[in-house]
Amino acid sequence: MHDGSGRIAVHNLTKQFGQVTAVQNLSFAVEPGSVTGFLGPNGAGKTTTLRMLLGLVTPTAGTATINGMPHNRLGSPATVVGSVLENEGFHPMRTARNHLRVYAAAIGVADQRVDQVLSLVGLTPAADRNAGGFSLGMRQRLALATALLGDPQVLVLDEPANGLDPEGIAWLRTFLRTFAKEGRTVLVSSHLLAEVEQTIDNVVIVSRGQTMYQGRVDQLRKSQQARVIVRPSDPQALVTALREAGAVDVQPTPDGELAVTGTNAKQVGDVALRAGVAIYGLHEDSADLEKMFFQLTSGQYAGGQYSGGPQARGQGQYGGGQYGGPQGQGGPYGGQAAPGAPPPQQQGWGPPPGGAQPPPGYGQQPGHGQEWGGQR
Ligand SMILES: Nc1ncnc2c1ncn2[C@@H]1O[C@H](COP(=O)(O)OP(=O)(O)OP(=O)(O)O)[C@@H](O)[C@H]1O
Repeated sequence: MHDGSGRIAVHNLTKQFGQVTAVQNLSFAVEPGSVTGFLGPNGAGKTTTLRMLLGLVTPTAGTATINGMPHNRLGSPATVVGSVLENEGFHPMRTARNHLRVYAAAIGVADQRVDQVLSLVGLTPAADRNAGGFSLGMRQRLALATALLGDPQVLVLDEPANGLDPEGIAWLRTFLRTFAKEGRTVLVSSHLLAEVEQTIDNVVIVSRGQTMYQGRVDQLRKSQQARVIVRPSDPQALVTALREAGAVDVQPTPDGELAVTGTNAKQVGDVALRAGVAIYGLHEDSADLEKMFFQLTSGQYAGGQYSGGPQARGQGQYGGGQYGGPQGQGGPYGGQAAPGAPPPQQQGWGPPPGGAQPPPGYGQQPGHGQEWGGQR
């Protein structure tokens, strides 16, 4: 059956296209049994990385392996890894079934597997229709069915949610989670965190060809506790008063305000009043994951004011700095951050936010004749 674990390992991977550095010294690992999002804005180097992993582009330096081996050394690649890259082409006059039969023959898979994969992706009702008339959602399913022909241990999907309607995205989410629960590996790229947030367990965030964060999504989410932003007359006095009141995470913002995590505006206002510190502005800032993603990838922090090795590697931009306070443990977000990542947000006072909600259950496929949307 499958050799090895289905583990993906990318180590110091670099790709130079002439003057363009598409991928720069990228390292991350993807474990079996999980869905990992590979996230970054357009041009971050995602597709190039996936193409190197799939043996379609030769790295300038570094390695990208599955089961410890580069793609060209996998004995029977279709049984190890299936992939859906962008712009998969189908012969428009060929039926879905015939398309799959051609690919099945190419990799030495019996025709009965064709019916299995059609069923797995919910395309059985459309099996004898020409692919040229398929909606985008149906084409995505056909591409996925093709990737599944070899019953692979690993699935690599480049922007699979592109153009899918909400129903198609929900279906894909369930499918990928089911696949991963079987102990297989899923790596799925996207430039939109919101599109895959509910699907993925782990995330690798890249920007400008470099890893900005890798770790669990729920850790990233935990780091996103609501904050109170306060503009006091005397920041140091208020920091002291807040710490005496139990706040452990008080940080100055670039705008000269204080960000107090894990509390609410009333608590901060009351502390300030007791300390005799005037407040010129006070609001609650419910930072969300999308905002964090934007910060990690916007370039504002890469090489900018928050760049730099040891601080960004987990000791915190402000930890032990201007206002003291406890140091965060490990990476800023509980995962691993690379140089250039924004400052850490340490555990605040008050209850931590809830963990990630498990996605809905297994294998809901569209019924016969049911349309799954997507754009033609
Ligand atoms: N064959 C190529 N020749 C020259 N430059 C390339 C080539 N392929 C990619 N690039 C460049 O490498 C950089 C990374 O591109 P890549 O497609 O890997 O990014 P991406 O994160 O997948 O972006 P998108 O989401 O837009 O597909 C871009 O600047 C791109 O223009």
